[in-house]
Amino acid sequence: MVRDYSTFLPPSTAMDAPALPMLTRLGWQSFFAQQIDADALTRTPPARVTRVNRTTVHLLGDGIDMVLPLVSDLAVGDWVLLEEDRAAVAEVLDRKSLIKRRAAGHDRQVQLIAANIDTAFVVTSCNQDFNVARLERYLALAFEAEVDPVILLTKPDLSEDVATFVAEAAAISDMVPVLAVNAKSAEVAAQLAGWCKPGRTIAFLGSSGVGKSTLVNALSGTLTAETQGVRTGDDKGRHTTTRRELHLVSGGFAVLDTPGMRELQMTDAADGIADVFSDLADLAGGCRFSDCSHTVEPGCALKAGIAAGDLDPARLERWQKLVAEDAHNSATLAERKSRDKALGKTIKGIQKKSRK
Ligand SMILES: Nc1nc2c(ncn2[C@@H]2O[C@H](COP(=O)(O)OP(=O)(O)OP(=O)(O)O)[C@@H](O)[C@H]2O)c(=O)[nH]1
Ligand SMILES: [Zn+2]
Repeated sequence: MVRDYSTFLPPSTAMDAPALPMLTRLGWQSFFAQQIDADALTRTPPARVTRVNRTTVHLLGDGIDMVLPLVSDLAVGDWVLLEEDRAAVAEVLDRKSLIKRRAAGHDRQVQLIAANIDTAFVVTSCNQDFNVARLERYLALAFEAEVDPVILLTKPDLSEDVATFVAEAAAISDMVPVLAVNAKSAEVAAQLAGWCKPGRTIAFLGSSGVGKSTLVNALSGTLTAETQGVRTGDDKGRHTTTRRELHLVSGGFAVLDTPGMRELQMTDAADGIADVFSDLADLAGGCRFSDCSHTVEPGCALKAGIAAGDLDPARLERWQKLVAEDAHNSATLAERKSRDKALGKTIKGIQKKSRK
């Protein structure tokens, strides 16, 4: 089924929004404003993290454009209150949303991808990049983060089979709009206008080469020097995004471009996974045993669904794989936290003893 979401969308917002207050352009919303009173607002002005480097953060606010040393646990998109002399971060405001993943590599720490995103455009292309399992991961990540996901299928102009890609993507979740968009076309800004309103923050997530930066540029109107600055040639001579950065675009909203993520491990995402597979979770409520593993038990509603041809066994498998991965990563994370705590106590104990 190819859904037409255009009826959901208000008419296109003009690309050049009338002069908007800087804080609005940066994505300042009542959710943040209500966390501080007017006095504190002038004393400790708010600023948004537009870039996180290894040791510094870039902050923008009303009359504020500065680089400060990185304090731990800040994510691009965070809103902070600055000290009166503006030399340091006084407070990080509560986040409306937070996208995170389990980092690749040996350490496998939780990596903060972006804070306070309203809409996450999950981008894939109408080609071999398209992968239902990966889309499900991205959607679970977005749902867990409390961000509204929208699937964008780029490069429809290069595919003979756009309707099939759209139908497969639309079958993943009833809660997620799916659009085929030619990122290089003039129409794309109008197609996304319903989500790109002044004061909002959108992000593009997806593999390398699917068109995220092309979409950012399409929404920006013109390619800014800064946008070009985040792109460097990789070994294949292509251009590729190398860091996360929040851009203010002329439409009055903020756009986050992210580098392609090769690995997307789940952690602490049980609710997000349940949202993506809510139909299966509902069905499982009909299993005879409440702790049914949907493998060998009698009276399993999911196995009955597969037998009746109502349920794709591959989808059940993908659900179980994600749930298992999430449980494994979340448990080891919890274990590590308690281990670190215990180690901290031991070290403190040793320090106390040696001071005696
Ligand atoms: N024909 C066509 N080409 C597209 C479309 N979207 C992107 N491209 C092209 O695909 C290539 C990769 O696009 P990028 O925007 O750099 O992809 P990206 O997702 O930002 O990639 P990374 O920066 O590596 O993460 C570029 O040559 C784009 O011009 C589309 O809808 N149609
Ligand atoms: Zn079952």
